[in-house]
Amino acid sequence: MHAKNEVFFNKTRDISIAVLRTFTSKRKQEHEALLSKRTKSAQKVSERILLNLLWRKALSASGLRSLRYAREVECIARLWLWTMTKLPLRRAEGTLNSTVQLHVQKWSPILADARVYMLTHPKEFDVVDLDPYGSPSVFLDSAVQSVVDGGLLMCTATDMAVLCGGNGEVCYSKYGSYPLRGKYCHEMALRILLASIEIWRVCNVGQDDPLTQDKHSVYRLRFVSKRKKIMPKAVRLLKSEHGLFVGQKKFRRNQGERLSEANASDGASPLTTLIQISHANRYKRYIIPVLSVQMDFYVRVFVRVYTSASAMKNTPLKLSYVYQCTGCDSFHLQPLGRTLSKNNSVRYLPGFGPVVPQECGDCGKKFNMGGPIWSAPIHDQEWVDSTLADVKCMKDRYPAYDRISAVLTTVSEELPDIPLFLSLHNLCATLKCTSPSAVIFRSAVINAGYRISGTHVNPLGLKTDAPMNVIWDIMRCWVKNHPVKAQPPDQPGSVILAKEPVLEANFARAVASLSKAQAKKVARFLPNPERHWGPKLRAGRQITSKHVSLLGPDAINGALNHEDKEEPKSKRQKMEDITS
Ligand SMILES: C[S@@+](CC[C@H](N)C(=O)[O-])C[C@H]1O[C@@H](n2cnc3c(N)ncnc32)[C@H](O)[C@@H]1O
Ligand SMILES: [Zn+2]
Repeated sequence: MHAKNEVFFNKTRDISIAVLRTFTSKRKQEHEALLSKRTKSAQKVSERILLNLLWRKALSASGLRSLRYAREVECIARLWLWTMTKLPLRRAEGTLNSTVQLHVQKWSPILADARVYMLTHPKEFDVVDLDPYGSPSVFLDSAVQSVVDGGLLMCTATDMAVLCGGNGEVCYSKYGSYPLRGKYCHEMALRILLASIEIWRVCNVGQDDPLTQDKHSVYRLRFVSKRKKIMPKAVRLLKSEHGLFVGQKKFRRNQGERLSEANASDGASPLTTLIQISHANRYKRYIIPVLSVQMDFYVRVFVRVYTSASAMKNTPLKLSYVYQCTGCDSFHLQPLGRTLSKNNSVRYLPGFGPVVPQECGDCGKKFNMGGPIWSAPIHDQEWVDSTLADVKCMKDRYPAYDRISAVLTTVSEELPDIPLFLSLHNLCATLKCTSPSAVIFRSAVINAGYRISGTHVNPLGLKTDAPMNVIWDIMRCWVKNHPVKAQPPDQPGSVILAKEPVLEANFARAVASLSKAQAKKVARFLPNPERHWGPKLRAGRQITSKHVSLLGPDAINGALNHEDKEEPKSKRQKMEDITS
């Protein structure tokens, strides 16, 4: 497969198949529960509508992944495959003409911009799967709106350098959040992505975006207004938020041109305006994450999307800024909002702050501030359990069974209400001490009356509800029995150790200090499935000797030999390659 660089078969996609299976069975149960609530006469009418909804599974993806959905997930009625390159389409056509058996009743490969289609089809898809190269940020706005109530949005981000703090300002421009470079950065990446989906920022459509140069987008706008009647809201929004005046009648008759005129003075593209219009439409929507995983070289989230004006008010309660000490491993969360309950009524207020002083109470250094991140649970434990149970039942159908069952097992054991995690190695590096074993450290935390768990993101990470002063007291007690060499007094470790512990740590082995998976000796972290594991070249791009570190010498030799044997390409073929 590597020889012509046509396909990158990533077995860990099994997890998407598993979640999609859970979704279809849950959705069925939910519809059945809804139906059973109705009276018998009403039931007949609604049954038709709801069942129609249920089986009108739609889906947006591309290439190999969509082929797997079509072949492996039962009860998908219709599946759209969106792509901007011809290769997945050729592959899809090949499959449609072959004898491969598909579950899906209708499979439509489409060479067009998925954003325009999603924006013009609000609340229409049961499932949307976004798997772009790099960042999904420009798709989020349209994707969130195109999902039906209770539908599933699956989204991958492979721009880990951006999400993990390599370029904080780029992350802010794409996701509206500042990353921090802690050991927990991969979990923070997941939480930044979730926060970005929840807040649904207006996408940044840059000048180099093909759509900004697309003269047809103006006409698409007109098409939107006719089909979806979003006019009054659009006009209100343009007036109130952008100070643009658009006469409603003229606007209705000639929306596209009016918008582009208005935009000319505003400096925005027609698509930006289209997104702004939808920005007004989309309020009242919120997400519930069912599974959020960091695997290999990407993060992937699975969220359900709902509409509710009252639930929307809870959004600030689910978001927090993060204060990360520049001297020691301490971090603290600053929630954006809080509630006040009084006489059966709830008031929504801004969060109290700051939660930290100017200088770290543990080591005296300053804090960096990151976020906002999604600080509510990132998985639905019941979903995770049923997906894991389902995977175990159909072991044979998952080529990456070992891998995904290990990830799901570790996820199922994470403390659901604790954002981010500590690194025992980092704590010890700050104090320059030897490390207690994870079991001993876990025991001390449990014996002090707190909870602790691992994390699927990092084999050495520990999630706990113990405050930082308790953690440092445990470490101070550890150092009393395992002394360290004297360090300069201004070092963060020296400042921390200069204080006497308030708590007397008890390192006696606690019963719950081993995770269930560890106790049962179930593997939780597996090595990479193959050598040279990592993001590959874009499909169709020519493999050359400079890609050796990415693909390995065997693949390179295979590709180069293959090339030697290939017939020279015709002018037309070359042109096709360029345009695709
Ligand atoms: C990482 S690949 C997807 C791989 C796919 N999930 C698979 O299993 O083969 C990204 C795909 O997104 C497509 N794409 C990028 N921008 C797009 C857009 N605006 N609309 C539709 N497809 C787009 C690209 O053409 C490419 O086929
Ligand atoms: Zn500190």
